[in-house]
Amino acid sequence: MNSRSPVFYSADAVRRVLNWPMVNEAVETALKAVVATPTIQDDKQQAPPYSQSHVSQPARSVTSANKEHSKMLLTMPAFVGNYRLTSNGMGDDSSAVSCSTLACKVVTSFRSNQLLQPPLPSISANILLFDPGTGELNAIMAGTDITTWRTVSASLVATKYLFFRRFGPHAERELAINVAIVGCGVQGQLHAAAMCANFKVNQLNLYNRTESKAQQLANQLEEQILKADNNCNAPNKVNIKVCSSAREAVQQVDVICVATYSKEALIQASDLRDKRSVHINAVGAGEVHFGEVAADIYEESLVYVDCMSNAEHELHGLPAPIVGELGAVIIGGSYPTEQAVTIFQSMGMASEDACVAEAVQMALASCGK
Ligand SMILES: NC(=O)C1=CN([C@@H]2O[C@H](COP(=O)(O)OP(=O)(O)OC[C@H]3O[C@@H](n4cnc5c(N)ncnc54)[C@H](O)[C@@H]3O)[C@@H](O)[C@H]2O)C=CC1
Ligand SMILES: O=C(O)C1=NCCCC1
Repeated sequence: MNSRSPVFYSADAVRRVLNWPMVNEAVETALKAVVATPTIQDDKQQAPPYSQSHVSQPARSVTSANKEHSKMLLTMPAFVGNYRLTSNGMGDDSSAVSCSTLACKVVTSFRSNQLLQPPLPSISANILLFDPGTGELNAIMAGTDITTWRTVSASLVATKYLFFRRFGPHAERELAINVAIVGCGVQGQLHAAAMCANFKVNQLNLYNRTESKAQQLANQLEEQILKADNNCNAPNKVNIKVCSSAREAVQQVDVICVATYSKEALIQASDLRDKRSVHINAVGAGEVHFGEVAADIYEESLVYVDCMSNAEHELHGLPAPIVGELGAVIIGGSYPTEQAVTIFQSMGMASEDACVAEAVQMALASCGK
């Protein structure tokens, strides 16, 4: 019998400690850890530190709660063994702690929740954290915000390595970009704010099926930017535009984030700018993960995924071959060419949830909560 009751970490507690350096570090760690440890001529002397970690991440189970598969319960288990996190998310070795995490996220995706009065979020999650030594349940952590933050963070990491790094080793700090957000729901809203918080964004185009939602997001972002301006810590001036079509939003941009439930393609190759050099974070997951982006874009793109073994289960019929895992690009440094169209096909990984939940637990422990 379990000797003590599991701790419960509420959504408020989690929200208090979430920040981009911490989440980005945990997500980048998970993306690297899932990359199979290289075995080729296993030269122990040259083995990089990431090869010490170990991930077990079986395909998630999906339980439909209606015939249309629009109400789903997913279980997402993962073990991430022997990886390192720093206390401030800055990657400095002096504060790095060695971690092993055994976790299972239980998450529902009920897209009709948006139609309720008042609406509820479509995605709702909790993360179970187990003692990796005894298997006992140690904690239950509210996981809805972690799901949003770690998904957005995966898009940030993908943008850094698949887009910026084609232009040089510090391009993510130096180069200003134009960004389009297609779908201004929970994911789209945080993608918009995070792109502006983590990169130099000149132009931010917003498109949503119901235009008022895009307008509402524009107003919120303007307010945040104004506040940052008044506090003299504004990153840079962002020009925000609400667009009346996805085509208008994506036409002249460098980076596109698409996060809807659409089964039909929302963007086509003819919508992209002539001078290519475009990166797309394809986040939405209806019945088909890749429905939001037209086949003619996939056909001219280099497609990267978070996890190859999950892709084998979930990306049947993808209209292009997969080049590889994002983690392998981070580790190996083989970035796309400047003019490439790249797609990060984000499925979402249990190991990201596990590493972020561990980082959140560390942060809460360090501030005595
Ligand atoms: N890749 C990943 O790791 C994750 C992916 N997701 C996926 O991201 C997508 C968005 O999730 P949330 O922002 O939480 O949902 P949400 O319900 O908050 O927002 C969805 C947005 O998409 C728009 N939309 C829905 N159907 C559409 C259609 N047919 N055509 C055009 N626009 C449409 C709605 O207007 C809404 O603004 C979902 O597909 C969800 O499954 C969610 C979590 C993690
Ligand atoms: O990775 C996740 O978490 C989810 N992905 C697809 C939709 C539900 C949640």
